Amino acid sequence: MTSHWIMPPSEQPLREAPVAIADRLIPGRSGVMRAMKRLIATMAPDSAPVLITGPSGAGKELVAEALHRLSGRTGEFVAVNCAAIPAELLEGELFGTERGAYTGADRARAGLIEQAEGGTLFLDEIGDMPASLQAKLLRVLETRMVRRLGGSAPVQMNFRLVAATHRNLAEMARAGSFREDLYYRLAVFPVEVPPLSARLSDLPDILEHLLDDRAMAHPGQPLPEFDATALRALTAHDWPGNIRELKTVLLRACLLFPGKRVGAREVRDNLMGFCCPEPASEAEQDHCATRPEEAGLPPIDLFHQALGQGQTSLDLRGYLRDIEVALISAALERSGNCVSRTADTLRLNRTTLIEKIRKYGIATR
Ligand SMILES: Nc1ncnc2c1ncn2[C@@H]1O[C@H](COP(=O)(O)OP(=O)(O)OP(=O)(O)O)[C@@H](O)[C@H]1O
Repeated sequence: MTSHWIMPPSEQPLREAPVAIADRLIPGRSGVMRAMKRLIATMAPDSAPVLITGPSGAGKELVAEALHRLSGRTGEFVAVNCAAIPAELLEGELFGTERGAYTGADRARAGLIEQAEGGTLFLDEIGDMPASLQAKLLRVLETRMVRRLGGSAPVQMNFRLVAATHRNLAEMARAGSFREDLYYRLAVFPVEVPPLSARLSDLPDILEHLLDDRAMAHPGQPLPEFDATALRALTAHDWPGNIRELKTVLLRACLLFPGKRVGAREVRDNLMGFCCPEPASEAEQDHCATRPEEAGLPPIDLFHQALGQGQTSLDLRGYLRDIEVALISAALERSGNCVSRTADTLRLNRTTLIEKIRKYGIATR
């Protein structure tokens, strides 16, 4: 886990409408996401703090970055993960240190707050910030002044604070495990990023966006192609790890099925319940097609007929065996009973075909 990172300032003034920019940065057209994007486009130019909540992996950091880009601020976006920096070091990292502040501090160092001057300071996992620092942060928000550790002169600062947490900060404030006054100071503009399970209609857009990212990062590498059955299988999952989990599944698909079609079966067998696929023949791949006709099967009406002739159940294995026998017989007839050509037609090994002919007692003369 990275403890902090800095995004250079954007030199470009905003030319597009803010909501259109938010749409481009954060994929998803569901009602909840559209409302959220309108909210962030409206509040972006202000300097009041924003508190982003939502489950882990739902995209809180992406929202924070979008807020920064939409803010028109010319400073940097400085992201700090409060949970990833040991409590005793976090203060020095945020506030900076003067020379001689502690043994070994042989030079002055600007803190991350100073680096966010004119830009945005993103404090991720703010619920994990130690209580002593919460008090100092509140003071900074109220006075806009920052004093380095070991320093005497506070410096006036102009940065926008965006904080995020997967915890219930309101509950923590009520229970006394997070400063209530800081909570109210942060929650001027609360933004809730919904879990992926609450916006499954966004999944195709998000998937496309992630595939575009992958294509840009790995030019020339073939991508998997998700068919409609795959999308249905993906939307049937409840995604407890949210978009981070979806990214992992996508990465598996890129590695296991480059340039190949991915259907519901691959999603279930290889991507979700992870297991490496058997090398699949083209014929097997086709079984994942959306409609039977697309897979070269008889029209769906025939299957309805098979199921609807007054019977309450169907012996699927027996039915499939009958189809197999009928297809082998037809292919043999078309090839003039030439086993090798029939094997080619059915994309089977010659010996596999001979075994089937023997097993089912199919006449070859
Ligand atoms: N709408 C989206 N479309 C495409 N990718 C997204 C979207 N939202 C998030 N992501 C990607 O999913 C991953 C997780 O998102 P992010 O780090 O923003 O989640 P988070 O809520 O901040 O998680 P945590 O609470 O664990 O820090 C990131 O790689 C991010 O780029």
